[in-house]
Amino acid sequence: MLTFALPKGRMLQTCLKLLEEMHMPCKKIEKRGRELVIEEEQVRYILVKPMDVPTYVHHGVADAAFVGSDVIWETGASLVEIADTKEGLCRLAIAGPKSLAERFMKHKSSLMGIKIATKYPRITKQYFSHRGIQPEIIPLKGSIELAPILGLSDGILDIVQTGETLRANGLHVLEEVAQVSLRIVANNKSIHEHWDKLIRFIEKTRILKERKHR
Ligand SMILES: Nc1ncnc2c1ncn2[C@@H]1O[C@H](COP(=O)(O)OP(=O)(O)OP(=O)(O)O)[C@@H](O)[C@H]1O
Ligand SMILES: O=P(O)(O)OC[C@H]1O[C@H](OP(=O)(O)OP(=O)(O)O)[C@H](O)[C@@H]1O
Repeated sequence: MLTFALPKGRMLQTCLKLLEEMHMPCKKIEKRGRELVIEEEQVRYILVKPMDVPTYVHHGVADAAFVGSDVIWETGASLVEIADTKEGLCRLAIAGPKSLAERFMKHKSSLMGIKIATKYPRITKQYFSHRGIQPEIIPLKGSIELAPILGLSDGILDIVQTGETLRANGLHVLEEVAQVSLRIVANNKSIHEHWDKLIRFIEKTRILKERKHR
């Protein structure tokens, strides 16, 4: 039995579309109620919060999973990336009001002690420390754009997709940190034990074909 972790939330529909493309059984998930474990044919699906996906794969509870590259980076879990689905495209960026843009253009010493609100404390710390800056990180769980508006932080590090949330709140992208997409990951043990199954599923998609042609 192969156990596949799926992120609940905004990426779930995309994952179901990909499962269909991979000819994986997924009719029961579409019709599910509140259950978090769903077994179909030879596959067990578990539905977990996006940020928790790497934990399940890393500990071997799930053999493989769909997960955003932002989450892989933030959790720092050691996972094997099998494929880039090229779905769930967005970017991680530093954003803030115009006044912060001016500070970014000056010498880096003007950014010392900068306050950054984020759902991604690890990425924020790493990104700034590469520039020799130690930010004060304000960890938040959502509505990140509120923080600089209310003076809780100078800027934010967050996901930008359409840019609509930034525009609506008078904020601007100051620096792009990384492109983000939905990846298929597995752990080392499962790669060895289930490679035949995993590769059979993945070969059926355009995903691996695209990688070969790159
Ligand atoms: N516009 C977007 N905003 C946020 N995440 C996006 C966006 N587009 C794609 N994603 C991907 O979706 C993942 C987040 O999904 P979702 O918002 O369901 O989870 P969440 O962080 O747990 O949020 P919530 O606390 O609202 O449930 C991100 O990690 C990222 O990979
Ligand atoms: O560029 P956009 O298309 O506007 O998308 C980006 C916004 O979407 C996400 O927030 P979400 O809707 O998940 O709300 P939350 O921060 O309150 O969880 C993200 O944190 C940004 O705020």
